[in-house]
Amino acid sequence: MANNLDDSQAELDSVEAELEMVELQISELLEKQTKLNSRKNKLLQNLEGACSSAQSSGSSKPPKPSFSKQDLEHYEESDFSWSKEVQAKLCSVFQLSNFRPLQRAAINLSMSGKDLFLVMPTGRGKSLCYQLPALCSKGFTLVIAPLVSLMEDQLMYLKSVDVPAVTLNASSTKEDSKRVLAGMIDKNSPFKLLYVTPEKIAKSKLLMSKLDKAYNMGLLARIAVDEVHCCSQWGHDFRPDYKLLGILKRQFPKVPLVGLTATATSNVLKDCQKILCVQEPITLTAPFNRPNLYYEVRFKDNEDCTDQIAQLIRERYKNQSGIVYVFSQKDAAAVATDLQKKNILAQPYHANMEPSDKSLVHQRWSSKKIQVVVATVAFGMGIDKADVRFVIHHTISKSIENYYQESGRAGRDDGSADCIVFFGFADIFRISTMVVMENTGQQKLQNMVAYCQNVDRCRRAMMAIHFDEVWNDDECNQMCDVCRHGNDYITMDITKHARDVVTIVEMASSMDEKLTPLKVCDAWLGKGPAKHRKTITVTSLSRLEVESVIIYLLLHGYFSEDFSFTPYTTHFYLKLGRKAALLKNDNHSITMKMKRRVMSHATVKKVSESAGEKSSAKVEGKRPADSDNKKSVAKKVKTLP
Ligand SMILES: Nc1ncnc2c1ncn2[C@H]1C[C@H](O)[C@@H](COP(=O)(O)OP(=O)(O)OP(=O)(O)O)O1
Repeated sequence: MANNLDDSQAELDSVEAELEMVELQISELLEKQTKLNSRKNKLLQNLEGACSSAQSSGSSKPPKPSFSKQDLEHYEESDFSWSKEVQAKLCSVFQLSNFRPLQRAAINLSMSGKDLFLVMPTGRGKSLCYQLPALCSKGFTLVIAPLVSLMEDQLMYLKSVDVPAVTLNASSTKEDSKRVLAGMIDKNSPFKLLYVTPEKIAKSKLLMSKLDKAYNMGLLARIAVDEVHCCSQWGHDFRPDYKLLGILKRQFPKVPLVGLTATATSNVLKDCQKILCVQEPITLTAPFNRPNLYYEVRFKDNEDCTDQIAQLIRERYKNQSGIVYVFSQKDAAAVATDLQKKNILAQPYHANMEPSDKSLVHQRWSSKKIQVVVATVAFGMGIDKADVRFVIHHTISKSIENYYQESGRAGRDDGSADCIVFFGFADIFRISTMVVMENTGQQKLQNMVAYCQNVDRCRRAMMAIHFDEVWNDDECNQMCDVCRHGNDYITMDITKHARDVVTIVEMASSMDEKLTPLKVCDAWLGKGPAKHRKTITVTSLSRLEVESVIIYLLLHGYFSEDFSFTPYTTHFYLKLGRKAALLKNDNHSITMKMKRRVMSHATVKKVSESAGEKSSAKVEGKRPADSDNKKSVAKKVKTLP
């Protein structure tokens, strides 16, 4: 019996050892795959660039000039043959008196038969840009929308303003489908808008054949692709069925297409253009800036920030509507319960709820019966409540695009509203393991983390860089925490700290031990099992400082992520990054800017003493570009008490 047990134990040890090896190999292979994919994409981009320049130089046609400022001015005018009708219907049907920026140009371009990509911040009125042309054109407009709930919201709204619109989706009854299909080829056009999901286009031959007939009868007026970024796997919300929408332009080349999105970088749009087979679309990009939104990041100083959120809601947003975004369905339920216990009318919302429960929460929130929806990202598209005064992120978003869109649910009525993120150390790694299989998931998350960790650049500037926009920080108008509390940071030399913490990871790795970021923190702070190891230099930094330094080192390549996969979960470990070896060099130094409120009193004192002695010359010498900037690092250091 004893022998049997020994044998089993020995075999278990050996299987575990082998499994560990396999996991290591898998993570190495995944790392290799990521590198190869990024190399492949670079090569593809080079090839594509070479091909298109060869094509344009070989073609006899002169290249078309891009859409100029004068062109835009032309399309902003109101003397087109349809202008009177458009203006009249804006007032009589939609009950609006004026266009918002770019709406008129988008409508005129679309009415002129041009293909168009419209990038406009969430809540600025993209829908009007295809709904109004639909009303002023013969036949009907085909609208592709990603979610049935989103279509239903639109249909409800259109019904309320007496615009005939229908949908064809998986839950349409046979009679409804029959009526809609017949209406598509009815010269009297019983409806002006037909909403379908991309799946319907991909799967329904009957629909395609009716579209074909309508096209030949001149009744297919326009195609609108809502949330067009879903076409591209580089976008933040890729839907495989969007990939098949290229068939529309191939089958109906003369029908103008308008693609609408709130968030798409130029690369994503290029990808969408290719996927949708649109030859030369005009892209109209409304300024990404929402001047009425105040952006703020707060550090989570312990795992749960619900108390702080409750306090904010009670004190700052009494009787005002808002959203609290959370990471998981479990968090949605837990945070909603916590808020309820603190007498806040909050309810959870997530993808796993019954559709009827979801729409009940939505309705109760819209009619102000509840104050707060505690939601996962499932609460997003189609949410059109005008007076949302706060969007609080209990956990950071997985990318800046996601954050921009989620926070953009605030202040649609142009009244001021707050967008606050609670930035927690452990959350980074929870999200990182969740996006591990996404194409550019880690990079996008790192950008979001950099947005949160940032203490010296206007938050809008960080977003502008992301969306390839030109941005002047003064335009922020102190509507972000960085611009408002400009001198709230200190520049700190962290070279020694970096060496100490890198040594901890290095030592662990030499003993074949993997450390999660939390274990690294504990070890460095002299806590946990590591406290018995005399070889570790325990830090005098506070926990928040320790976390900030580790994040900095991760963002700057001194550490990198080391994923380990089990059938049930993915673990995140820290390993040495490509720049870790630089720390062996005595001359290598690292400085980081840290929020003063994050720093412990001892550190502030230490930094300010040394700042007085030497730092201004050093920093000014290193950052000439900042020297005449009123927010320069040197000035910050000099202003210390
Ligand atoms: N010209 C206008 N003047 C005043 N309000 C307008 C105007 N155009 C649209 N709106 C209102 C109608 C809606 O309540 C709100 C948002 O419009 P909507 O078309 O749903 O935004 P959107 O499509 O850009 O947002 P999302 O990205 O969330 O889909 O703005």
